[in-house]
Amino acid sequence: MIEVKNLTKDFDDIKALKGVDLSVKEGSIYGLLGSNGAGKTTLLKTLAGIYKEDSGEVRIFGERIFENPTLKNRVLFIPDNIYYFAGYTINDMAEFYKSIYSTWNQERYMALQKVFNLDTNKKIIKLSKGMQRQVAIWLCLSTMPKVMILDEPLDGLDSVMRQKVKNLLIQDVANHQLTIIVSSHNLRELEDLCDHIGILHEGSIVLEKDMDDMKRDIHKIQVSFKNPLSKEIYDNLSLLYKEQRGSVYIFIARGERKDLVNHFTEFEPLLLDILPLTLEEIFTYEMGDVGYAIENIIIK
Ligand SMILES: Nc1ncnc2c1ncn2[C@@H]1O[C@H](COP(=O)(O)OP(=O)(O)OP(=O)(O)O)[C@@H](O)[C@H]1O
Repeated sequence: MIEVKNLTKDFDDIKALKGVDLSVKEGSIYGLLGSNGAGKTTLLKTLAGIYKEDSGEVRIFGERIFENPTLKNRVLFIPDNIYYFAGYTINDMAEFYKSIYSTWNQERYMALQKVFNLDTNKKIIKLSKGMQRQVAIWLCLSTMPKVMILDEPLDGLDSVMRQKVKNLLIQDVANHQLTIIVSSHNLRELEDLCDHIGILHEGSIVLEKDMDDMKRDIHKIQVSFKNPLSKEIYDNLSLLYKEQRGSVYIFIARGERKDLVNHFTEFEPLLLDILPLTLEEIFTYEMGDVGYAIENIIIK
């Protein structure tokens, strides 16, 4: 659906994207995480057809997006700095969108007013930053997009509005096969929204995961044995981390719970406890595994 192959983008001597590969399925939500300067905005603007790639390829529904107005009618981008015309009210902006987007849905625009609860005759630039962001999401959803590309969309929204916006997005994914790619600095923010998460670091995707697989396939094991630890315990075990606290060993290992239970039971443990990891723990261990730290994208 969205296919990115070996994408590069330079700004003079800055290599903002260094061969990004990415694939997003129709009707799914892909979360793009990365610290400041990782290349998220550059990637999103290239996906939205605002920047032209230097090399590689971006295809949405099999087509190139750059200079493709028909495709851009269905692929909506909300930037982190939203621009509105001076003096325009929400209703004026809605009229403008109506004139541009052939799929504009007036009924939906009216229905969503109940969610956003903003005065449609107010000048947008006089609204707060968070309110302006709400207007952008409201207008965007009213165009019935097939794809939404969102640069830090929840920034500046209060917690009630964040949840409302997440719910609206998830509903459109479920009911209209909407596909979303959304960036954030904050893993927790994306945790309950995305099906897939990719981490962009210095212009490359360094880790990409399906959320369900991730939660299913990695566990923390607390185990103790009567006898000294046998070396065979490591055989066929995909270990990310190990630690000893007194007589208790703590392992972080890949694998399904039942396979791990079978594996450790063979060594007749005195104690065996197998727990799922939080997403934050998974990313910390996985990123350690590939040699990067992710402090900046986990807000403690
Ligand atoms: N228009 C531009 N001209 C020159 N350099 C740019 C431009 N846009 C981005 N860059 C550089 O490209 C790199 C990636 O920037 P980008 O804005 O894509 O990162 P980001 O992950 O979105 O960061 P942030 O989280 O801080 O918004 C940075 O080194 C930045 O300085």
